[in-house]
Amino acid sequence: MGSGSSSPQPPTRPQAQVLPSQQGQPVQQRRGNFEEVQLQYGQPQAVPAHGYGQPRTQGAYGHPNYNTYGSQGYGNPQQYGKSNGYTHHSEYGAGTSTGYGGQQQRQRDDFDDDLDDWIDQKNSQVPSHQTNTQQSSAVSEDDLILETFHHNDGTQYTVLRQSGHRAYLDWQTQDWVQFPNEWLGQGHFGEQDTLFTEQVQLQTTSDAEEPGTSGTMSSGYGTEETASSTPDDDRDGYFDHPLKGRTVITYMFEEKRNVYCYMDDETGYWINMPLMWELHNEYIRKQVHEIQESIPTWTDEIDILASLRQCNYNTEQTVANYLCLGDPNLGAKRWGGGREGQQQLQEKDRQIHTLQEQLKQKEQEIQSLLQQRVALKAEVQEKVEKVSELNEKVLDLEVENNDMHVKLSASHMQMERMKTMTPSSFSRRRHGDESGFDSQRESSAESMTVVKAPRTPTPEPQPPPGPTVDEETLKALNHTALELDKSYRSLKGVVKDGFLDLQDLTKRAISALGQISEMDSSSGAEVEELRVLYRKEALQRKLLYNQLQELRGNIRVFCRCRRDDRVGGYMQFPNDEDIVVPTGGSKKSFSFDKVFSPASTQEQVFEDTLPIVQSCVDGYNVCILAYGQTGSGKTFTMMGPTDNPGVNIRTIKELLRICNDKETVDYTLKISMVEVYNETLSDLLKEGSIGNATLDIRTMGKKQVITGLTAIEVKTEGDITDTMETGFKNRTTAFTKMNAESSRSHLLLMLTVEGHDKISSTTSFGTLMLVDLAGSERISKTEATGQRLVEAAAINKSLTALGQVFQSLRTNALHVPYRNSKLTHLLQPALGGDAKACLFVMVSPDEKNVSETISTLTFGSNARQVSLGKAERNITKGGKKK
Ligand SMILES: Nc1ncnc2c1ncn2[C@@H]1O[C@H](COP(=O)(O)OP(=O)(O)OP(=O)(O)O)[C@@H](O)[C@H]1O
Repeated sequence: MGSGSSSPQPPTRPQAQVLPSQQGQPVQQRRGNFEEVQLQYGQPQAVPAHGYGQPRTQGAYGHPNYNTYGSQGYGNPQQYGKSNGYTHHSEYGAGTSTGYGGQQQRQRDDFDDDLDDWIDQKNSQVPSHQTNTQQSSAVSEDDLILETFHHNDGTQYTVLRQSGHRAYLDWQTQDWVQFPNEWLGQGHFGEQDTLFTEQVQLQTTSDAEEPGTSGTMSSGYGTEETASSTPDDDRDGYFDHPLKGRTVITYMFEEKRNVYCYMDDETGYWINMPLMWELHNEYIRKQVHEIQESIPTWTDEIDILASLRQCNYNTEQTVANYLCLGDPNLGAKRWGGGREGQQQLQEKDRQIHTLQEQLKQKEQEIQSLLQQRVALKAEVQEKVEKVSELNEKVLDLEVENNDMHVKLSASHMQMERMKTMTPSSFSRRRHGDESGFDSQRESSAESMTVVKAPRTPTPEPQPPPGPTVDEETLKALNHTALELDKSYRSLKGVVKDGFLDLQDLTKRAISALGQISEMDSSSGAEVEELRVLYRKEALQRKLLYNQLQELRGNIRVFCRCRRDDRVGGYMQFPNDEDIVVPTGGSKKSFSFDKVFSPASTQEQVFEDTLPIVQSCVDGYNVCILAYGQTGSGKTFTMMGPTDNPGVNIRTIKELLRICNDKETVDYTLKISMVEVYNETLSDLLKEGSIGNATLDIRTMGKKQVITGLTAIEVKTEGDITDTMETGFKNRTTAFTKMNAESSRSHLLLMLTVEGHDKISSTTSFGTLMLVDLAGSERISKTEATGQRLVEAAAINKSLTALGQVFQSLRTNALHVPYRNSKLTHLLQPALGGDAKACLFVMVSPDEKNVSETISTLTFGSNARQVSLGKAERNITKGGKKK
C-alpha cells in the first residue's frame, strides 16, 4: 500500500532486519522525540554511555530515571529503520558502550537468572486481576520503567524494565512474562513511559509503526487488519485488466491519502490504477454518480474522478471544492474562520429557512388541492349514482308505460266490442255471464285476438243500431287513458331534463378533475424543484459549517482548572486562552482554544462544546474527551452532579432538542455505554451480565463495529437518565466484584444519531462519543504491585497510544497507530479524518500536583497542534496565540 508517490510494495509481511551485531544482544532503548523533550524540559545531560547494571547519573530534570535516555550510549547514536524526520538513537554494541566482550556472556547469564527470579516475584504479586493482593514491591521503585516494544511483525508489547530486567505483559492472562532476548533484534523500543519519573506522556511518531513498513504493510497483508478484506469490505473488488485480459483484485487503501491500486499478480505489487480504468470500478462509479447528482452540470467523469482523488475520495469535499471554485459567491477568498464565515453560514440558514417555508406553502397548496379533488370526486360519484337511479326510474316508467299501453288498447278494444254487442247479449252478459266478461277483461290480448279473428266461421247477427254501451263509463275510461298519457309524457320530460342536467354536471366535474390533476402535476414539479434547491442548500450549509469548523480546527482543546476552595490559586489565568503555571522559580505558559478558570460554571463549559453537537446531528463522528489526573474534575465536567449536570447530560439533551426541532428530519437516537479496563471492553448496558459482557471491535468494510454492543433507543430526558443510571450501576457492581476503582478505567458513552430527511430523502449517521478517561497520573510508589501495576500499565498503554494518535495526526504521518490500544481503536472513527474532537485537559489547582499539571498541559498542547493546520497560519504561531 502506498501513497500516490510511494513506490509499490510487495504484499509480504516485512521481515525484521537483523544486523549481525544485534544477534542475541540486549538492545538498549531508542531515543524517540528527544528534541521535543529538550524543548520542554531543557537539555538532558549526555553522559558517557554504559551498559546494564551501571549506576545512573542524575538527570537534568532532577530525577535519576530521566537520565536513562541519555545515559545509555546516547553519545553514540546509530540510526536504523525509517523515521519521520526524527533521529532515532540506538546502540548496538557500539564501541563507546560498556561492551559485551569477555565478560559479556557471564553478565548475560547473571541477567537471565535475575530476570527469572524477578518475573516470578512480579507474577506472584499478580494472582489474578480479580484480586487485589497488594504486596510491597521488593524492587527499587526508582528503576521501574514502562516501555513499549514494537516487534517487526507489527505487534506492540508493554514492557516493564526494572534494574535491567525486562518482562512484557501478556494482556490475555495479565501476567508478566520474561522478555525473550531473541526479540531484541526483531524490533525496537519506543520512548519509555516511566511510571514514576517526570516525563511527557506523548510519544513520537517514530515509536509507532513506521509508514510503509510494519504498520502500513499489515493493512491488507495478512495481519489482523486483513479482516477488513472480507467480502463485507467495500474497498476490495475485482477489475478486468484490459491488457492482461483477466480479472485482478483491487483494493482501496486508506492512509492519509487514499490511492486506488490493483494487484499485479506477476510481480506481486500493488499498482496505481489509471484514471480511465478506475472509472470502471463500481465503488468509484457510485461516488462519481453521487457527485453528478449534486451537481448535474458537472458532466466530465474524468474531471470528477481527478478531483475526487485530490479530495482523498471524499465526495462532500469534492462537491465543496467544485462549488467553491465554480461559484464566485463561494469563492475561497471570502472564507474566513471568523465572523465572515459565521455570517455566510447564517445567510445559508436564512436561505434554507426560506426554502423550507416555500416548501411548506407548496405542500399546503397541494394538500388543499388534494382535498378539493377528493370533494369533487365524491360529488361526481354522487351524481353518477343519481343518474343511474334516474336511469332505473326511466326504465321502470317505460315498463309501466308499456303496461299502460297494453291496458289502454285492451280497454279500447273492449269498448269497441261493447259497441258492437247486441242488447240481449249485452244484457245477458251484464246479468248472468259476468265471468265471461271478466275473463275477457283480464286477458285483453286474448280479447284482441278474439276480436281480430272471429271464433266461428258463422257470421254473427248484426246488433240493432243505437247505443249499446254506457256512455259515462266510456267517458271515464277515456279520461283516465288521457290522464295517464299526459302524466307519462310529463314524467318523461322531467327525466330527460334531469338526465341532461346530470350529464352537464358530470362533464364539468370531470373537466375540474382534469384541471386539478394538471395543477397537481405542475405543483409536483415545482415542489421537486424546491426539493432539489433545498438539498443543494442543505448540502452547501453542511459543507460551509464543516469548513468553518475545520478552520477553527477539527480538534479543539479546552483546559479547565477545577474549583477547590481549600487551596490557594497558584496558577494564573491572564485571559480565557492562556494558563500560566509557576514552577521552580520560572513560569510555564500554555495556550488553548479556551481556558476555564476555577470560577467557570458548567453552563459556560458546555457552551463551547455546542458546535460539536450540531456536527453530530449533521452526520459527523464527534468526540468529547476529558483527560487529567484523578481528582482533577473529569467526572465533574463530563457527568456532573444531578443538580448541576455536566457536558454529557447537557449534550444529550441538546441533541434531543435539535432532533425534535427539525420537523423535516426523523431522528433515532441510541445510547451505548462501554468501559475499557485493563485493555478489555465491557458492555455496561447488557442485561444480566454485569462485568462479563466483554466486547470486540471488528472492521467491516470501512466501518468499525463493536460486536454485540447494546444500544438503547432514547426519546426523552427520562430515557437518558434511566439508561445512564443502569450503566453506572453496572459499572459500580462490576468494579466491586473486581475489587477495583472506576477511576482506573475509561468510560465511553456512545450515541448514534440517525436522521432521515423527509424532504431530500437522505439519511445521515452521526456518532458522538463522550469519554471520561482514566486518571493520567502515575501510580503511587507503594502501589506498584499486583493488580495496580497491571492497571497502571493498561492506562499508560492507552494514554500513550492516544498521544501517539494525536502526534501522528499532527505530523500528518501516513500511518496513524489507532490499533495500539483498545481505547484508540475504539475512538478511531472519532479521531482524525472528517471527525471532530473536543479534548478537555483537566488540572488541579493544588500546587502539590504541579508536576502532573505540567504533564497534562503538555499533553493538551501537543494534541492542540493537531488542529492548527489551516488556522495556524492566521492566528497562531508555534502553538501559541499571538
Ligand atoms: N469545577 C468544580 N467545581 C466544584 N467541584 C468540583 C469541580 N471539579 C471537581 N470538583 C469536585 O472534585 C472532586 C473530584 O472531581 P472528579 O471526581 O470529577 O475528578 P476526576 O478527575 O473525575 O477523578 P477520577 O479520575 O477519580 O474519576 C469531586 O468531589 C467533584 O465534585
